[in-house]
Amino acid sequence: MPTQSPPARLQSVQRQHIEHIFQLGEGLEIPQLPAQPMIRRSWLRCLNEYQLDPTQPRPARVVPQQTLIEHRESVDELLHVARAGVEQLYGQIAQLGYVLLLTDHRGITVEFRGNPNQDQQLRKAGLYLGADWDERFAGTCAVGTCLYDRQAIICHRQEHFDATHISLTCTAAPIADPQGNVMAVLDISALQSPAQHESQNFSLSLVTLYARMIEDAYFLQRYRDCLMVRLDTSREFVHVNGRGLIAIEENGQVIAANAVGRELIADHQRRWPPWAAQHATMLSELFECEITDVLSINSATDDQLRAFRARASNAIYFISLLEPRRPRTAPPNKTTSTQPKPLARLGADDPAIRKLQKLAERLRNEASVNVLISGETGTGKEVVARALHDSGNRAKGPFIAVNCAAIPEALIESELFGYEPGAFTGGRAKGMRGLIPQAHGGTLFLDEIGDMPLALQTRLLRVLAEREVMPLGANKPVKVDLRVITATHRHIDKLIEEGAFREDLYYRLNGAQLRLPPLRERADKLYVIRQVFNDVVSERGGSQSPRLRADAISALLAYAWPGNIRQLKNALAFALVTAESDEITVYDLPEQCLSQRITHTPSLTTPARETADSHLITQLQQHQWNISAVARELGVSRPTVYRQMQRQGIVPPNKA
Ligand SMILES: Nc1ncnc2c1ncn2[C@@H]1O[C@H](COP(=O)(O)OP(=O)(O)OP(=O)(O)O)[C@@H](O)[C@H]1O
Repeated sequence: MPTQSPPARLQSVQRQHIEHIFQLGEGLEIPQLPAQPMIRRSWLRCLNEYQLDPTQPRPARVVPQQTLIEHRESVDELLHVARAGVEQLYGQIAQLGYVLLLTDHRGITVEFRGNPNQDQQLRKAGLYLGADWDERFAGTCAVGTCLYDRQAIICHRQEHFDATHISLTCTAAPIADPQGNVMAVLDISALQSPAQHESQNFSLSLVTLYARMIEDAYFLQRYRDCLMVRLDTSREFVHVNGRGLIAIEENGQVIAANAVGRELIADHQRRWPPWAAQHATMLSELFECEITDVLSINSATDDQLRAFRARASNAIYFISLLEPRRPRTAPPNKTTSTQPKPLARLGADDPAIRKLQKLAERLRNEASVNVLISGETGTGKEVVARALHDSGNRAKGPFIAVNCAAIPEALIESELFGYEPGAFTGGRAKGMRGLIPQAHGGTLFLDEIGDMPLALQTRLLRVLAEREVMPLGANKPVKVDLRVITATHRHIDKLIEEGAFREDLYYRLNGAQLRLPPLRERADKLYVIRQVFNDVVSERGGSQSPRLRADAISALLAYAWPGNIRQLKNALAFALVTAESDEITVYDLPEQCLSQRITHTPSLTTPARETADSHLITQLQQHQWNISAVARELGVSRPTVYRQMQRQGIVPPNKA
């Protein structure tokens, strides 16, 4: 460590300052040394690490114009967001003789506000656009030391390392990006100031406050297309100055957080370390909350906030919900991404759907295994059948879907098997190729198989056994190569007991069974809502890109959906037609979606049909017994409504 005397040309106060630096370097303790540990550590860094010579004061360095442009470009987004904050802060400090600097993470001043009348002096002192305040070059200073320690700091007069800076007072605070890395520093400085260090305490509060506001404005801008919660421990301040910001997926998974939010997450992880590095924090892990309670804040509360307890600290936080600016695409289906697309698209993270997808994947090329798909009406049985077809090696062949309940009993035989010219009175002159022969080389999907008349069941059994059909009036059979998929919403075993369904046919059809859960029981309901919404939007076409607001999502999640996905699709189509803007809110949904909410989790043993049964009569009454309207409302076909009425013994008033 050199201990030479400072050159005589330096003023005495500067000489003293340099002396103090050397004294600290030698480990001497004298009262004149700076009290702040951050400053002391920085002085030692300047001497030992950066090898700065305090006896050689350096003039301020201002980078060339081209370099400045490059630095400004690298923080373009931040500069844009910070502009309003910079103006406001400068408006408050200008009268007090302060200037304002915003530097990038390398300490280069990329934004500056100061009094133009002091231009020369300010430039000389380095309080200027393009000035380099990196600690390695400028020595201990507010910006450089703040960048090193990532903490707000006052660097008052003789706390600066370089003797040319010891008349300045500077106060700086870091601005972090959403990952917590310092991306900029906000600084206010003055050429002259009172000697007392405490005179700058207020500057420290002010600059810290504005740095946080700029940081949060940047966060809000970055995550403007995401759902976000804003939180504070004070009810009154949540809306005006909620200090925590957490961007989330619609399922509550945390995407990013501001400084307060990150502290909350860190607190949570200190207590309950994540069990896997990839574990994504959920909002419901941080707070005692259900995601639906958060999503419905705007629609279900008067003051648009709700209180939740933080699990780690037990403190009560008041939370408000910020809606995304633009619609977001459905989250990628992570669990099934390696599956063929038609199967992966069937659902996301629901155990029953995952099981179905896995089994379907094994079956997709096994045409000899007849597949029976079971599930309530509208759960997507035909969609599954088509996905099985599309993902298998028969995808290029035909997919023929037959709704056994929709074809009148008298015609079902001729429709399925076809007929020769003149086979029966009323038939087409040229005869007709039946639906079964049409499916040759592809897949035959028989929906509502439980509704097939007994006599035809026998003929179907023969087709399955012999792989040939005999059209009506023909004298020789036609060979068919088929994959047969059937579907039913009925309990076939009951029909067998009642003698309405052939047991041997059932066993032949049921080579493997795929069970579809009702929508109300699906854990990936949100995925289905988004998927169906996107489908409805693209089916409608048009240039607008409507979006579902969180309150609408919340209502859709809460509804029991007796008509399952078909009913959901109808409700969304209705909302899109009737909504006044391209934002679908809870008020745009059919009224019934708001009335019949799930009040309990239906047990798996509860016959799902019961829910729909009790609902049917109400629907009929509400729609003045208009069957088409009820079918539309419930998302089922008209024959299904008639069948259900028949089964429940419901007779329209004018027929009673
Ligand atoms: N996973 C899904 N994603 C998007 N839309 C779906 C999905 N599953 C079903 N749908 C839609 O829901 C509606 C009903 O589906 P589908 O006809 O396959 O049901 P279903 O169980 O065969 O009905 P039913 O018992 O009345 O024959 C269709 O409009 C379909 O496009």
